[in-house]
Amino acid sequence: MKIALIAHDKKKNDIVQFSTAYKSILEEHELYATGTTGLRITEATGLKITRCQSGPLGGDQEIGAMIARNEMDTVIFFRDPLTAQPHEPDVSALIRLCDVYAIPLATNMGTAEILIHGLDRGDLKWRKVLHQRREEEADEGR
Ligand SMILES: O=C(CO)COP(=O)(O)O
Repeated sequence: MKIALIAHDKKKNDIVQFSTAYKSILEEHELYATGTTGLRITEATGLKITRCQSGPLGGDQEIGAMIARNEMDTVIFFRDPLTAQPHEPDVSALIRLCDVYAIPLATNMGTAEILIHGLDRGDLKWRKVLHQRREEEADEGR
């Protein structure tokens, strides 16, 4: 599964803590992150992460593009609801795309814990079925 990890500055410590606590689950998956979040998590945990641009420089949009191609399977995005973000439209667009494609999205630690346990237990297997079907369709040239 492809998982996106994103956190606004005041939530960076939380996502590092989360990634440390759930490292054994996260390392089974393909991880993506916005620039600074990815750096912080890798430094703290050693997890291998594909890093996009920093959020304000287009990172949310890069993750959004993966969602629009239905490639991203889940998004963990610790938003800071108390600080204005210069790239708020990008943040809203990312969240909107998760809803368009029915991508599981956790915007805080409480939901993220439920999501990661669900992921570990196989609740997102429907995403694998979807990917397999798309591969079959591509092979058949549809
Ligand atoms: O701003 C962000 C998400 O909107 C996160 O970006 P960074 O991980 O680069 O700080």
